[in-house]
Amino acid sequence: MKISVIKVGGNVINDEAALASFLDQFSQLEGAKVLVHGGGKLATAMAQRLGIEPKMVDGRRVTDAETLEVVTMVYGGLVNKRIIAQLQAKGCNAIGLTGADANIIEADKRTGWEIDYGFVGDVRKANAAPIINFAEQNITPVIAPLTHDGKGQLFNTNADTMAQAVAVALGKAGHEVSLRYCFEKAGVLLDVNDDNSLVPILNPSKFAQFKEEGIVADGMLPKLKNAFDAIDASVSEVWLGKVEGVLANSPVGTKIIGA
Ligand SMILES: Nc1ncnc2c1ncn2[C@@H]1O[C@H](COP(=O)(O)OP(=O)(O)O)[C@@H](O)[C@H]1O
Ligand SMILES: CC(=O)N[C@@H](CCC(=O)OP(=O)(O)O)C(=O)O
Repeated sequence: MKISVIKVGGNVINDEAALASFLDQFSQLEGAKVLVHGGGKLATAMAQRLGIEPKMVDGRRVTDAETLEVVTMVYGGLVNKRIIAQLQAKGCNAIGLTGADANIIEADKRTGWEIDYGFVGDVRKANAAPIINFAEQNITPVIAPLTHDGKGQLFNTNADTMAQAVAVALGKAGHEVSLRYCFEKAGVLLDVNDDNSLVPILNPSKFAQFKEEGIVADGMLPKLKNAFDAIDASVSEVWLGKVEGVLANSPVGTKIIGA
């Protein structure tokens, strides 16, 4: 089947009006769809309220036992269930899941880096079947960025990577997948503060050049790595940009082109 995998990140989730508008457009999107959400900003705010100092290294949250409790509550609970309630109100029948539910994403503890990331999981395997089963019943899966190791351990996992892994698994299972990353900018920008400096098409050599020149940085680096991994695997199209752009029938934003 044709299926859209949509990722929405922390900046949109943290802004009530932006989230409502996103969910409006998401609920109107035609065809089968999956939502993968982040919520990093809210987890940071909640950790600080609890007196836990957040620590990010290369765009990933160092997740000790206490932080794992926070992210489990924030991603798997608060953010996921708020989204579900709003989607139900908009007539979109959705089910809230984490990567552990229905065994959608199995992960291994992130190792081999200079630091110990704690309870952070790197995706080992994503399973398309449960997603397709829900889609066939007209139920939209909404997936929070938590995974499990198959031995009872939950992990915190980057949401952009989860969206990529879900999209690739669906593509490998023979489905036609459109992956779209929604965030607060128009797409990849030449000047991060100027939405008019949009790069409409990005290929691997331009990406390498932009990295060298420091044009892309921070969260955009892992986001683009995931975008290229998806297009190089089995995903039909990958877009990045603002909600109203990338969720349009003819998407507007940055289109990713494979090697
Ligand atoms: N060239 C660029 N174009 C657009 N955004 C960029 C660029 N370089 C860095 N960024 C930053 O990347 C951020 C998006 O990544 P991230 O914060 O991980 O998104 P998300 O909201 O999905 O979690 C943007 O908010 C922006 O600050
Ligand atoms: C391991 C790791 O870093 N996990 C992320 C998961 C949330 C996420 O990716 O949220 P955004 O899409 O809003 O950034 C984190 O805790 O920040």
